[in-house]
Amino acid sequence: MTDPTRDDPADLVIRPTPESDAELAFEGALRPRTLAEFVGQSKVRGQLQLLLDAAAMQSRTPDHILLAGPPGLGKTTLAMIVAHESNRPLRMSSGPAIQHAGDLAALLSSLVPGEVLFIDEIHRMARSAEEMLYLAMEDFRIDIMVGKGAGATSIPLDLAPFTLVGATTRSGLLPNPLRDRFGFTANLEFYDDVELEEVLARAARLLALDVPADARLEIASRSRGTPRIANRLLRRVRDYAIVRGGGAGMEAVHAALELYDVDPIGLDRLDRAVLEMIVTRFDGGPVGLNTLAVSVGEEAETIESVVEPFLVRIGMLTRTPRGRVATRRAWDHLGVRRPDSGSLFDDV
Ligand SMILES: Nc1ncnc2c1ncn2[C@@H]1O[C@H](COP(=O)(O)OP(=O)(O)OP(=O)(O)O)[C@@H](O)[C@H]1O
Repeated sequence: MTDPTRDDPADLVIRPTPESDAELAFEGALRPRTLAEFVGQSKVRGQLQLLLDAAAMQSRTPDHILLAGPPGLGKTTLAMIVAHESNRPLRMSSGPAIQHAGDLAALLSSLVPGEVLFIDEIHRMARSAEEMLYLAMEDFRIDIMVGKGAGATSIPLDLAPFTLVGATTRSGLLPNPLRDRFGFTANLEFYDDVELEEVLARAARLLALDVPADARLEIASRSRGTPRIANRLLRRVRDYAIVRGGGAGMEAVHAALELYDVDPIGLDRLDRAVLEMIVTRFDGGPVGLNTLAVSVGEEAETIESVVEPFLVRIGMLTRTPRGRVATRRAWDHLGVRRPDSGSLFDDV
């Protein structure tokens, strides 16, 4: 059996699976507690601040909030900040844990007035629970079905007012009636290098680790636009500095990241496996998502929500109606020559 807490290069691949206790403790220690401490996403921060201030001035629960974006950009952190800034208790759950309407009914009926309910991966909740949630979000009420068949009756149950914070990596999978019931949707964007450098400066300060600015910027530029990855890479650099000595400078950054297979632009093993598969096995594409997922031995959802958004953002991959296509930049990055005549790829 593998030890989930060991440090492994696979650690650096962000997947929608439970993190190890060590990762969670590390993340928890670095999590910003207030909107002011939260780096970047300035538009979303301003919008959230207004929403929270308006609710506080009117002494009511803040509107329901949907946070959408790839993993590791700060959705859980923002949910915690919403509770902290509005001085309300926080209850955390997730879509996969709500597989029946009864699971949701139990959760909703136990909320205290004003509580913030965070449902991570809300797109993975059972359909029957989704329907119950519509009414709960709108009227703070649910209908509980009692009995079966012709004798079944529904008993209305009033709920304490609450604020739902839903997080999703796949907002397109949410049914419109659910999406429409959120008062505000925040679409989180990948962070730029300067913002990530700030995330790292804060983390290094909290860890009492001396990382010079050029080394922080180098880690930032290899973090796939994602604070969680920036913090994890910092952890690897810290390990390297502790074991090898010589501080956490540029040399340690280069050596540690090479050791863990993080390439100069931050692509990890899975990113490269996907690109290499498209380029070498499928002549650059187009290739369908499911075929691609099977070929690299990964879940289609992981490819779609974790790998692709970043590759698309940096212009290495395009999604076409016929499938995924590697761009000229991807071929160049992998150092593979493209077939030149009659190429499918001339326009990408
Ligand atoms: N804007 C930010 N400023 C500073 N640190 C951040 C920021 N966003 C995220 N982080 C750090 O990155 C880590 C991951 O953030 P978080 O768990 O909130 O991401 P997430 O979007 O909820 O990811 P997932 O969807 O995988 O749960 C946290 O430890 C947090 O400290």
